[in-house]
Amino acid sequence: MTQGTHTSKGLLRRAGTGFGVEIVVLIFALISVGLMAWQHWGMNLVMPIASENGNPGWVEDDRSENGNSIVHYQQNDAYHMQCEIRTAITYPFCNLFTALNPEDQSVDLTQYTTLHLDLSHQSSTRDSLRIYLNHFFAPDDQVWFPYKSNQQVINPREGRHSYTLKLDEFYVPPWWVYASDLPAEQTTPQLTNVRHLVLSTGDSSIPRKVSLILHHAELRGKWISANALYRGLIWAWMLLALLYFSYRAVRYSHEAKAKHAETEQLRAVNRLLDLKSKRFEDLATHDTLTGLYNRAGLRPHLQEAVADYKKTQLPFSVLMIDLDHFKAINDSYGHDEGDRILKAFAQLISERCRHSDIPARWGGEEFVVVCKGSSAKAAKVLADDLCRTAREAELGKGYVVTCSIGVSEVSGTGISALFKRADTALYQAKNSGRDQVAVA
Ligand SMILES: Nc1nc2c(ncn2[C@@H]2O[C@H](COP(=O)(O)OP(=O)(O)OP(=O)(O)O)[C@@H](O)[C@H]2O)c(=O)[nH]1
Repeated sequence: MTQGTHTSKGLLRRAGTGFGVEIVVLIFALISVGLMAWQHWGMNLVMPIASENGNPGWVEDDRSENGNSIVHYQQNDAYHMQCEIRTAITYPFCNLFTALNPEDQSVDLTQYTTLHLDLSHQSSTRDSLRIYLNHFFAPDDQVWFPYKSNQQVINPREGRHSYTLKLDEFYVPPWWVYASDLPAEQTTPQLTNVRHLVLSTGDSSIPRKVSLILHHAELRGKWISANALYRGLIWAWMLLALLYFSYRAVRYSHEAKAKHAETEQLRAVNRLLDLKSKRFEDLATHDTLTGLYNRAGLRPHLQEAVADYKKTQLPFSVLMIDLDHFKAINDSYGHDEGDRILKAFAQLISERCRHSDIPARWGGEEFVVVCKGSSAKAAKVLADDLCRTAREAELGKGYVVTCSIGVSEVSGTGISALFKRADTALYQAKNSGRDQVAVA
């Protein structure tokens, strides 16, 4: 009943833990998918550049560089540049500038991914259009030009059209790299401090008239970039896995400790049971008063002696010993004194017996010694010695304790007959005046 309850509790606990982990993983997976979907379809970040918000715009032509192209500018609800390219210099140009905000301050475009342009373009010859995002990077006198030009080139179609440019496809044009004379690591695109959007006529030197209207421009991006989100999610999943494995490790260690403690407890119980079973065995085969074998304890030794005798024909004998007038000792000195005499006599027998002799208490004041490998004659020597020693040992306090002994040798007629003959001899010793040995 108890074990069944423990087992079912363990199963429930295990099932509970597994289910908990699955729930956490499911919630985490749902949050991850939700964040990815939100990042893809939402989290939009839009920055209008040239539109109703009134960012300043202006134009420039190549006359500052000894050219003679002429640009006109008009700003109503759009930014309108009219340019006449003339070929006084190798690379004639007209530029239409738009600030990224009304205060003409720099902006970090890291979070933006695309630039959207709504343009009307007309040119008397085929012309390209250079788009610049000018990064303001070094307002000191050492540098020839404080803006790094991040560029893309498009081929505009006649009329009004929309164009989308990816910010990570902007590059630093070769003419800027050449003119800046900066080391290679400083000539890569930079969009962290952008101040102007510049639309510039193509690098053709053919004379032409160009009309360019910037109706609207805006930057689009995400509050969180896909890369940043995926990196964050990977870290979160790794952290979750780390937490899970740490939890498992701690749990396994606790379980191992508990198991070890349980095993130790079982070992202790086993040791106790072993001790108890030995104690029960001792109680079943030994006499509690004297510590000698009782009848049950002596039986296997007798059987072994008989078996040996049948195998080798070597004799063995038994001594049947009875304390003389023991009732009188009990009556005169009390039962406790009687017990003390029984114990002392048992001790005496044990001390006088040889290693191969097996003494036992047969019952009451009767004892038996099985003398293995001894004939009746040899056993009588031990019996005489016991008789004399008991008499001389002064077991009693102020009185003499004696015993009578009957000796019989095995003869092939079985254990009962052997004991019967020893008993008869004992009876004979008693009748002959006690304190003596008789051999059957
Ligand atoms: N103190 C004590 N007495 C016991 C025990 N077992 C048996 N006795 C006593 O031993 C006595 C045996 O008396 P009897 O059988 O008459 O023999 P006896 O007095 O020794 O006389 P003989 O054998 O003829 O010499 C009885 O009084 C029993 O009560 C025991 O364990 N302790």
